[in-house]
Amino acid sequence: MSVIVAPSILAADYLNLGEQIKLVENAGAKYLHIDIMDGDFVPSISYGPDWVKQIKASGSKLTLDVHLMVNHPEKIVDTFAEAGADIIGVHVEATPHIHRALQMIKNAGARAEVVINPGTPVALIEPVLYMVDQVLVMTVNPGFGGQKFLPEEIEKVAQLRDYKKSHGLNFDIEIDGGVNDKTIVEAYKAGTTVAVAGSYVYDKVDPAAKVKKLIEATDFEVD
Ligand SMILES: O=C(CO)[C@H](O)[C@H](O)COP(=O)(O)O
Ligand SMILES: [Fe+2]
Repeated sequence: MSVIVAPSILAADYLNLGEQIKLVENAGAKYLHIDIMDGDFVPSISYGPDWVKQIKASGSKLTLDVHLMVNHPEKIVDTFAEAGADIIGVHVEATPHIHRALQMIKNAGARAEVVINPGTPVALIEPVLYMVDQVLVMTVNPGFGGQKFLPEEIEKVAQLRDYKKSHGLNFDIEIDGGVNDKTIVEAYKAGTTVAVAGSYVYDKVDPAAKVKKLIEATDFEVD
């Protein structure tokens, strides 16, 4: 078993996006991570639902993993579900209505993900863990690609793995930020099942080789 690799197109060459997506899909990536930034919850502005729609229509078989870094995500989850998002992630810090936002995602037919920033403890999302398909533990502060991995976040992955076991739950645990073939190893051992990688994969040199390296680096059994 290896980690599921989710390349983030944030670092891709947008003028050749179709090609860039095919490269990672052919190399063994299973998810494609699409970062939506609103210039408010995070300082940057990225792209919107039409990007999801076009990627979906391109014929790619990749699971579209949409990470909403936006305030009040419940206002737009339906739009992203309609656009073709398979997984929709909402930050617990971005809304007082996290339960409602997750319910809306499920009602719209997508997989529901709750996301926590480095400054947020796992305890804050425990009340909604029974209803999620995936938890995203940010391993950098959200808003930018190319930042340094925060190793102290691995402890949260271990906490979530233990919570899953003790409560008989089966959600995926994803990490996002600063992932490369070195930083993924301890995080995978702690229970990470899905790894986002932006700048490491789309380094303008060889995205396919980078995806393969992440798969190889985690090609061992963990309990
Ligand atoms: O959510 C994010 C940043 O807020 C991203 O998914 C980002 O693309 C990760 O990039 P990198 O792998 O270069 O750290
Ligand atoms: Fe992300």
